[in-house]
Amino acid sequence: MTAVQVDGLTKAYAGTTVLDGVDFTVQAGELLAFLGANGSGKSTTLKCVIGLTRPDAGTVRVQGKDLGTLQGRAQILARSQAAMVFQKIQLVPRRTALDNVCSGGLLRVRGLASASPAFFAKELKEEAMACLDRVGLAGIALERTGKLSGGQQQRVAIARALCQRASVLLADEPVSALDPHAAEQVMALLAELAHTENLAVAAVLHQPDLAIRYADRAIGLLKGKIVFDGGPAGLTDDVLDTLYAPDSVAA
Ligand SMILES: Nc1ncnc2c1ncn2[C@@H]1O[C@H](COP(=O)(O)OP(=O)(O)OP(=O)(O)O)[C@@H](O)[C@H]1O
Repeated sequence: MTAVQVDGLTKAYAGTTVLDGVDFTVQAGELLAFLGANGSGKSTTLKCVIGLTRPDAGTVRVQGKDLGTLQGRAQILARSQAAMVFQKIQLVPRRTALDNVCSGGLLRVRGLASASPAFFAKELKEEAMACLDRVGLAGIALERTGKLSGGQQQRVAIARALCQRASVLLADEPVSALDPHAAEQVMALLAELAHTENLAVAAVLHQPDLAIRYADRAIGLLKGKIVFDGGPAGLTDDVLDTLYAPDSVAA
């Protein structure tokens, strides 16, 4: 089932085109890797999908809903179907892992119960605990996230996305700041969530070898255009040479 459908995505900054008619889908149950040289438009693509960047042209449908045509709470709810995790993990460091994960569910909560962790409802805490358990971190639920390793923090951020009940998980360089072991753990977790929870996962990666080992499909961007869309077996040396050739870097 198609979870994300992007058609004709176009974006320019100060007259320079950074996305040039990008079309792709992300299917439920698959891990899709975005590859490409610095400046090829990978992050801009994900930001357009989640609504952090407004495209100049094109449509983004998440679970069939065209985000550009919705407004107000309808738009917020449609957007909440997608969650994003970043290389610079955005958690509140002095709060516990459990509190940070609970914050993923706050859209469903109204009034005082959303005002402060002191008022978080028992049901929300139980759901957040289950999400932490899902990423293998139930044992550190009450630790402040600032004290956790980078790999643990990234898994807490993924648990927060699960607590948001997002069906689409976008990950912008989720393992670039992690050591090789932690990077493998996070990639394995993302693949497992796609395959067992039927999540649609799209991850920007700077490591083609991780895409080859963990992704079900890869998209290669070159100067704002898709030049590869296929299974990881298609990421041959020739394809990678094209994606990462010295002149592939945007001016
Ligand atoms: N807010 C912005 N204002 C101006 N230019 C921007 C902005 N965001 C991105 N760009 C430019 O758009 C181009 C594409 O950037 P983007 O971050 O999408 O590339 P990327 O493929 O993710 O690169 P990297 O691998 O270096 O993170 C780059 O040239 C970048 O400098």
